[in-house]
Amino acid sequence: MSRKIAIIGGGNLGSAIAFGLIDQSFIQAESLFVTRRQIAKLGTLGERGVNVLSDNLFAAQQAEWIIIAVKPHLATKVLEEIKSAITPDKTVISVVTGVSLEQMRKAIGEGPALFRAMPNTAIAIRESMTCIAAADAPESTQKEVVELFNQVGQAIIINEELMNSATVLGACGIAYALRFIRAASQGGIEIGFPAEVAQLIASQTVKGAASLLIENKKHPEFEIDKVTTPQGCTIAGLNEMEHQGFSSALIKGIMTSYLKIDKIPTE
Ligand SMILES: NC(=O)C1=CN([C@@H]2O[C@H](COP(=O)(O)OP(=O)(O)OC[C@H]3O[C@@H](n4cnc5c(N)ncnc54)[C@H](O)[C@@H]3O)[C@@H](O)[C@H]2O)C=CC1
Ligand SMILES: O=C(O)[C@@H]1CCC=N1
Repeated sequence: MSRKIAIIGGGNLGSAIAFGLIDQSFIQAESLFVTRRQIAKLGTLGERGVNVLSDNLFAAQQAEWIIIAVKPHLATKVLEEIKSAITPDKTVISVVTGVSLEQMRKAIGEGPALFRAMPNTAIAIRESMTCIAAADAPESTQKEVVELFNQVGQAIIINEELMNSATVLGACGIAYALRFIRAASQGGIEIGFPAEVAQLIASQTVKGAASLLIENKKHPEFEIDKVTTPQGCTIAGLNEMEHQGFSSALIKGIMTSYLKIDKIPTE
C-alpha cells in the first residue's frame, strides 16, 4: 500500500495492528507511524523500521489514514489534539470502545471519512475478526478499509448500533475463548498431561473446532453430533457441563460485558 498510516496509541491493540500490517507486508514499516507517551515501550516496532514517536500531531500530519487506539476517556482529547492535521482527504478509523461516530465527528468536524473498527488482539498474527461501521464514507473508501482489515484476518461491515455487540463477541471474545482453553488445560492436567502438553492439546483442539465451523459453515451441533457416541463419554461430559451452567454462564458473561460498555467513561 502506498499510503502512510498513523496509529495513535501503540498499546496492546495499536501495537498488535502495527505488527499485523507489517508482517503481512501490507505497508512498508517506514510508512507506518506509531505513537505512545513512552516510546521506549515501542522498541520492537522501532527495530522493525516503524517510526515510533510521542508526537501525535506530527504522526497525523504524515499519514493519509489515522487509526485511533487510545483508551476511551482519551479519544476525544486526542482527536482534538490532531484536528488540524485531519484534512478532508484523510480517513480516520477509531478502534476505541464506546466512542460513537457522532462523538468523533463533533471532535474533528465535517470532511474526513470516519470509521469505527472493532478488531481483536489476534490481529497481531493476522487472525482478527474485525467489525467495521462507516459514517457516510464513500463506498470505495469503505472497501479500502475492509481490505485493510482483511489483510489481518476477516472483516465485515456492520451497522454502528451493533458496535457494542461486536466489541463483546469479537474483542472480549478472545478472553472468553482463552479462559475456556485455560480451564480445559487444567482439566487435562488433572487427567494426566503435563501443563504444556495439556495446553497444546486444548489450543489445537479449539483451533480445529473453530476451523470446522468456518470452513464447513454448519451449526455447532452438527459437528457435536459427530463426536457424541451414544452412551459415550462426550455426551456424559457435555451434559454435566450444562447441568453446571456452562452455556448459561457464557451467555450471562456476554450480557454483563455488553451492559458494562455504556458505563465506560468516554470523556
Ligand atoms: N485490547 C483489546 O483487545 C481491544 C481494545 N480495544 C480498544 O482499543 C483501545 C486501546 O486499548 P488497549 O490497546 O488495550 O489499551 P492500552 O492502554 O494498551 O493502549 C493505549 C495506548 O495509548 C497510549 N496513550 C495514552 N495517551 C496517549 C496520548 N495522549 N497519545 C498517544 N498515545 C497515548 C498509552 O500509553 C497506551 O500505550 C481502547 O479504546 C480499547 O477499548 C478495542 C478492541 C480490542
Ligand atoms: O475490555 C475492554 O474494555 C476492551 C474492549 C474490548 C477489549 N478490551
